[in-house]
Amino acid sequence: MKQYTVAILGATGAVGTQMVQCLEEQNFPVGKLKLLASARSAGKKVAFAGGEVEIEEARPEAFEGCDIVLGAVDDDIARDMLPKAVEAGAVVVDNSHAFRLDPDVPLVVPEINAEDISWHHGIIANPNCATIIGLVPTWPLHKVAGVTRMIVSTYQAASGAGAPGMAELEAQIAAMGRGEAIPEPRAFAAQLVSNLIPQIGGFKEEGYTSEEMKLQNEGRKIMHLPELRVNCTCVRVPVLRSHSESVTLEFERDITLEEAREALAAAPGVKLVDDREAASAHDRYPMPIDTSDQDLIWVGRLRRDISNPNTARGITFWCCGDQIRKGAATNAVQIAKLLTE
Ligand SMILES: NC(=O)C1=CN([C@@H]2O[C@H](COP(=O)(O)OP(=O)(O)OC[C@H]3O[C@@H](n4cnc5c(N)ncnc54)[C@H](OP(=O)(O)O)[C@@H]3O)[C@@H](O)[C@H]2O)C=CC1
Ligand SMILES: N[C@@H](CC(=O)OP(=O)(O)O)C(=O)O
Repeated sequence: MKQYTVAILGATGAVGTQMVQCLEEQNFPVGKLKLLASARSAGKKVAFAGGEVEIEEARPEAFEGCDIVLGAVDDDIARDMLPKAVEAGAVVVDNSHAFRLDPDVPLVVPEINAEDISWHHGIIANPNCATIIGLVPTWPLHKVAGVTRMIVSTYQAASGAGAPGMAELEAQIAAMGRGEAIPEPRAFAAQLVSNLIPQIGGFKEEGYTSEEMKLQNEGRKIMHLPELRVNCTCVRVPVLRSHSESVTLEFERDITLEEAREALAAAPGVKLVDDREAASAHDRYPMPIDTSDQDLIWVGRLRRDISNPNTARGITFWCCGDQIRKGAATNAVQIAKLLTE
C-alpha cells in the first residue's frame, strides 16, 4: 500500500491538533508526517503513531516532497503559504475561508458531494464548520423532497474561535468560580461566560454577519443549489466544544415525518436521537455535551414547521456536532483519504 508524506500547516492549533489524531483514527497511510506552525512552536514535540514528531517553522521549503498538505491556519496565512505547497507538487485540503468560493476550488463534504474532488486543481476546500453541521442532515431530506429554503439559528461553541477562544472561556469560568473579576475579553467581542454574543464574524450584506452568509454561499456551492434561500443567525454560546443548530427547511415536494425520520436514520454521518419518551435528556435529544469529541452529527426534535402555510412541506429539527472534528479535521482527513483511493 502506498504511503504518503503528509504535512499539517497550523499543527498546534485547535484544528491542527485534532487532525493529527484523526490521521491515526482513520488509519491514514502516513509514511512521513510534517507538523508546521509559527516560529513560536518550532522544536515542540507531538505524539504520533507511537513516536514523536517535532514541530517545524512553516516555510515554503517545508512543502518539498509532500503529497498532501492539510491547512489549519487563518485565511491570510493560507492565502500566502498554500499556493506554494501546490507549486511544490502537493494536493492541499484547506480549512480556512480563503479559497472556498473560488470557482476553481471544489468545496467538499464527502457525505454530500465527494464527486467534486475529481475536478480539483491542487486545492480542495473544507467548508465552514456551522455549514457542514447544518448541511449533513439537510442533504438526505433534500434528496427526498428538494429543499428550497433554510431558516437556521446556530449556537456556536467557544472553541470555534480556535485555541484562544477555548482558553478565554475557561479563564472566565475559573474567575467566576473563584468570585474574581472576569478578565477582559480578547478573542470575543464581549464576556462569554454567563452571556450570549449574537455576532460571529464582521457585519456584511443587509446586517448579516460573514459567518451567517457562509451558510448561504457555501451551502449553495456544496449542494449545487444556486437558488437556495437561506436566513441564518449565528450566536456564540458559553459551551466549550460542539456547535448546535435549529434548522427549519421548506421543500418543493411533500415529505412526511416518517419519510424524514427514515432518511435521517439511513444517512451517512448522521445519528438520529429523537425519543420524547426517553428517561434521560441525553437519550431524548442531542446536546453539545454528548456530541463533543465524536464524528457524527446528531439530529433530534424532528417536527413539522407549523408556521408553514403548507405544513406538508416544512420540517424543523435540532442538530449538534463537534465542529473541530466533523466541522473541520475529520472532514478534511476524509477528503484526503478519498484522494488516496
Ligand atoms: N476552531 C474551529 O472550530 C474551526 C476552525 N476552522 C478554520 O481552521 C483554521 C485554523 O483554526 P484554529 O485551529 O481554530 O486556529 P488556532 O488559533 O487554534 O490555531 C492557529 C494555528 O495557526 C498557526 N500559525 C499562526 N501563525 C502562523 C504563521 N505565521 N505561520 C504558520 N502557522 C501559524 C498556529 O501556530 P502557533 O501555535 O505556533 O501560533 C496554530 O497552529 C482557521 O482558518 C479557521 O477558520 C474551520 C472550522 C472550525
Ligand atoms: N467561525 C467559526 C469557526 C471557523 O473557523 O469558521 P471559518 O473556518 O469559516 O472561519 C466559529 O467561530 O465557530
